[in-house]
Parts: sequence; structure tokens; C-alpha cells
Amino acid sequence: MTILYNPFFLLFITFVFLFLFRVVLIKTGLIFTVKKKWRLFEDCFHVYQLFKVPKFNESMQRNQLYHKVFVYLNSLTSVEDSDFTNLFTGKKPNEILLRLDPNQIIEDDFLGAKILWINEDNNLVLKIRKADKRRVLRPYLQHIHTISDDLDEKKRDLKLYVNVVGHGDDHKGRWRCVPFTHPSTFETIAMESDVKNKVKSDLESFLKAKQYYHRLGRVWKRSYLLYGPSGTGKSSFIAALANFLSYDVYDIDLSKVSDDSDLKLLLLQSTAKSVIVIEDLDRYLSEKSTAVSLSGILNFMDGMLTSSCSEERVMVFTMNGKDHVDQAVLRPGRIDVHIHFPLCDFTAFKTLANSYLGLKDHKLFPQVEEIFQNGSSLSPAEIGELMIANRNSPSRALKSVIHALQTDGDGRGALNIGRRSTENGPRKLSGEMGEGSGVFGKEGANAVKEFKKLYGLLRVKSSRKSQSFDLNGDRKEGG
Ligand SMILES: Nc1ncnc2c1ncn2[C@@H]1O[C@H](COP(=O)(O)OP(=O)(O)OP(=O)(O)O)[C@@H](O)[C@H]1O
Ligand SMILES: [Mg+2]
Repeated sequence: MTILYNPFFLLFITFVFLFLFRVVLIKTGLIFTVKKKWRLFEDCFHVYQLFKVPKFNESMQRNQLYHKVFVYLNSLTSVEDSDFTNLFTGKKPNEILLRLDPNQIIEDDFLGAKILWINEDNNLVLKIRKADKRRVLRPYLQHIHTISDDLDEKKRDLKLYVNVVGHGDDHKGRWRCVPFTHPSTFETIAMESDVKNKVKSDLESFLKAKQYYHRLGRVWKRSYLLYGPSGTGKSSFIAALANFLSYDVYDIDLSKVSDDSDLKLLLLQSTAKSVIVIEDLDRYLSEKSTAVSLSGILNFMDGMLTSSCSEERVMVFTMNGKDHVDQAVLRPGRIDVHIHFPLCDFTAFKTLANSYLGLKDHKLFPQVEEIFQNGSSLSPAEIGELMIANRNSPSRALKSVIHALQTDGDGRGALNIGRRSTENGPRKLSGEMGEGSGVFGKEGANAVKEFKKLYGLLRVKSSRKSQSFDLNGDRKEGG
């Protein structure tokens, strides 16, 4: 019996008891019941005020506020924790929507105040403590407006605008629009996932930075340069970017712009929350195949003339290479983020094989890898086409890719890396990411054709090392 008086034994028993008590609290949901009862008890000491948001007004027209509150409430995470929430399928495949049930009560927090909503038949009832009402109600309703507008914006159909040749006093404006239904997303594009994630977080932080840009006296815009050989996914990336942001696309065809002031006009006639695109800018600049001058393009890139500088715009320029482009075009501020689109490497090939052929692995993969290591490469577009043409027979598809790499693709990987070594552009300071500039992707390696064999070795190293984007634009292992 003396063991019962042993302090170590007592300590052990206490631990076991506390552990079991915790398990019981968590597993049985007792903790939630206690919290709920405590809330009910607390409520007895507060005076509440109720506000009704009816679905229809007195002339039986829809009340817009009802729609906004409904959209807002259905987006709250507390809907998931609430009892009796309805589940529906959405428009997109595998999409599940959460919808309030009649008589369901849902809780929200705003500026430290607890707000309850009751979904009655044809009414949404807001319940707020009288003590909080004066401080919170107006900003809370404003907040609902903003959030539901944003959510509606995300749901609306996107548009693609293209510029047409202007006719003097054309009152219809210079843009013609069609629905934008390009299915490309960041998930469908084969590129380093690290680069994709950096672009996504860069865009998200840009969208949140309205006040910041305003305080700095800067136009609220972000400019991306996508550069790389043909068929590497630049245009697909623009579509993915527009889909990610739910922004309309304004695609400027410089050959249809009559002069500098015409280009200004196009920018003035674009709307906020849009992606403004100029493809193949290097070609227009080098061939001088546009009536717009370099200074006209520089002013356009500065975005000074947008109808309101407080409205966000994303600008995207594409180029095959930036070697011969005037440095003024590429300087930070005009181009904030440089993204390199390389020819296919083995990692990108595997992504394509997975999405085009449903192949995670195959006995021919080691052979494909070896060919890539020897410096051969094709663009993802070329490899994608071969896979689509042979999609019923993965083995045949892989054999045709191998054959194409051995014949057409020989040395293109080495050529690519050589080209990259001469690509220049503003060198970036580390830590500038966020509001500064960045180079995303692999670039800046030094290699020549004689080092083709060695290149295989470098490439293995690089694919491991260059997981992150390089703000300095240099890949150390490449020299
Ligand atoms: N990285 C990639 N991942 C997935 N598909 C790709 C990729 N690159 C190209 N493709 C496919 O190849 C086709 C052509 O790609 P895209 O038009 O985006 O290339 P691009 O870089 O804009 O070429 P160009 O410089 O000639 O305009 C598209 O159908 C796209 O699906
Ligand atoms: Mg393109």
C-alpha cells in the first residue's frame, strides 16, 4: 500500500487522469457544449437589437442588400461549422457549395463584436448587441458590400478585348470584346511549382497593397515580362493569370496602333481590374513594325494615363528574348517581375506526360531523361502536340517524343542555355520581392556547346538547386 504515498506514483496518476480528461473533452465534443451553454448564459446579461433585411421591397422587387448579405454569409467559414448547412454541387467539376438553410443561425465577428444572422423565410435577420451597434453597424454593412462585390466579380464571365484599327472620331471606342473562355490555369502549365507559387503570392500581395502604392504616390500596377522561345507557354500563362485574378484581358496589337497618342487612348479606354497584354514586344521594337515610338511605349508602360491611378492593373509583355531590348524598357518599375520560359526539361516533360497521357511513370522515362541530360530539348508545345496525336498509345507517344528529341531537338537544350547566358536585364537586389522586382525561373547560366556533355551534369544540379527563383538573375552553378 505504501506505493499510494509515493509522490512519483501520484504524479503519474495525475498525468494519466489529465490526459484522459482531455481526450474525453475533445472526443465527445463536451467542450463545445460547455462553450455553447456559457454563451447562452452570457447573453442573458446583454440587450440585443434586431435588424431585418427582407428579400423583396414593398413593390415586390428584389432587395439588393439581401442578395449581398446572402452572398457574404455563404462565404463565411463559420457556415462550415454551423448545423444544417446545405451542400450543393457547383458549376465547376467537383465543386461543392455551402448554402444556408432556413432558420439556420450563423455567427460572425467584426471589429471584436459578435454578430448573429438568422435565415428566416424571405428575411435575413441581423442580431447585434446594443452596446456594439453604434460602433460597428455601419462599417460592418460597408464591409459586407465590399466583400460581396468582390465575390460577384470573381463569378462573372471574363472578357477578351482586342484593339481594332481606329477611325477618327469613333465613338464606340477602339476595343472590341468577346467572351474570354481560355481554360488555362496555373495547374495546367508545366513549369516549376516554386515559380508558380511565387507568382501567385506576388499577385496576392499586390492586390492587397492599394494603400501602400497610394502612399508612395505610385500607380497601382504590376508589370510582368514573360520571355522564352516559342511554344513554351507564355500566352497560356497570361490566360492562367487572368483566370486566377478573374480579370478581363486587353490584348494590344501594336500593328493596329496608329501613333503614341492612339496607344494612350487605348490605355485610357481600358477598365480597372484588367490584364493589359502586349505580345512579342521585342519583335515590334527591333523590326520597328509599329507606328508607336519607343518613348510612346515607355510612357505606356509607366501607366501614368490610366483613368484612375488607384485602380489596379496588371501589365504583361512577352518576348522571345530580351538580349537586344533597350534597357529602359526593362528597368525595374517598368518591368517588376521577369519570368523565364525555358524549353522542356525532364521535370516539365513528366508534368506533360502526366496531364496529356495520364502517365506517372513508364519504362521509357529513363531513356527520355538521358536524352534531356545530353542537352536535347523541344518546346512544351512540340512535345504536347506529339502526345495529343498519340494519346491512345502512351508507349507510341513516348517513342515519338524520343525520336523527335533525337532528331529535331538535338542541341536545343544546349542552345537554350547558351542563349540564356547572354540574356541580360536589370539585376535584382535580394529582398526586393514583394513590392520590388524579381526574376522567376532558371536563367543566367554560362555554357557553350563544347560543354554539352557537362551540361547534362549541370542540369541535374540545377534542377535541384534552382527550385527557388533567383532575384540576382544568376545561377551560381552555371558560372
Ligand atoms: N509550359 C507548358 N505547359 C503546358 N502546356 C504548354 C506549355 N507550353 C506550351 N504549352 C502548350 O503549347 C501550346 C502553345 O503554347 P503558348 O501559345 O502558350 O506558347 P507561347 O510561349 O506563347 O508561344 P509563342 O511565343 O509562339 O507565342 C499551348 O496549347 C499550350 O497548351
Ligand atoms: Mg504566345
